[in-house]
Amino acid sequence: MPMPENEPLLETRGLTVRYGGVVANDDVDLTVRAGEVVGLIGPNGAGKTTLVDAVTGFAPSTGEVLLAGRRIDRLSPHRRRRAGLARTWQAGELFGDLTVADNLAVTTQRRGVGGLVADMFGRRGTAAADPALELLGLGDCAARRPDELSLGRQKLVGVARALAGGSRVVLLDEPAAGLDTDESVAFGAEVRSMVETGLGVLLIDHDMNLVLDVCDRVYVLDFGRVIACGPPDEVRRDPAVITAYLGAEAIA
Ligand SMILES: Nc1ncnc2c1ncn2[C@@H]1O[C@H](COP(=O)(O)OP(=O)(O)OP(=O)(O)O)[C@@H](O)[C@H]1O
Repeated sequence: MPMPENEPLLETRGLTVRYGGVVANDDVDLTVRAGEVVGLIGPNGAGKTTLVDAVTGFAPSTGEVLLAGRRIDRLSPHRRRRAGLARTWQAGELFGDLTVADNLAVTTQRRGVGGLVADMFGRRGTAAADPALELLGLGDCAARRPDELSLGRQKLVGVARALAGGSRVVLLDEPAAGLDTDESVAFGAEVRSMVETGLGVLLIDHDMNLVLDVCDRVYVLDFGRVIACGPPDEVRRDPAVITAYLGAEAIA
């Protein structure tokens, strides 16, 4: 469970995204606290990926996005990343010809003169990547290539890559796609233990068991609006959610 004294790490206030006539996110208020795994579910086209895009700066939005209390909604995606907000992508393939450590290092390379100096002294990226690997139980995989690992561990490398460089909040967009039940359970356990260190996670997935088992709280989107929010057991029984999304038989 999240530590009750913890301040919100990520907040959206009135977040709205319009694509032409489509309101893909409609006045969304959402909070992720340190130590918390928060789920985001909803039918296809409900606006889940749009919310991740808007929070991370890849979709134009109105409203506010705050990271640890500081407005970041006018920052570029790159600056939001450097401020400690990271994401995974639905098609988040790893670089197959790089080691796991180098897959993390390429995301933490410094740019400009600082990066050049770091390159010259051989301290680029990799050193910062190691804690994320350890955190996700991948310490023994650093020198291996992704295709030498199980799919479940490859997915965890994708999460570690998002965390590399000191991220505080990570938005996981369908991170368990393609995993079987056992792998999904193991993945969820790693995500849970990861937030014990004080990180915050927003988890989007179609695997309802993963979301409802792993998350402290769940938001449900429908047509871009939040129609329910609460602990998994409440959301599971919410009539609006059943009507909009889950279907009575799916949660029986
Ligand atoms: N770049 C875009 N341009 C125009 N419309 C878009 C764009 N991206 C998303 N949309 C529309 O915004 C709405 C929300 O889409 P979004 O992909 O965020 O939903 P989702 O909940 O992530 O769906 P899924 O579960 O299928 O991934 C949909 O109506 C979609 O067609």
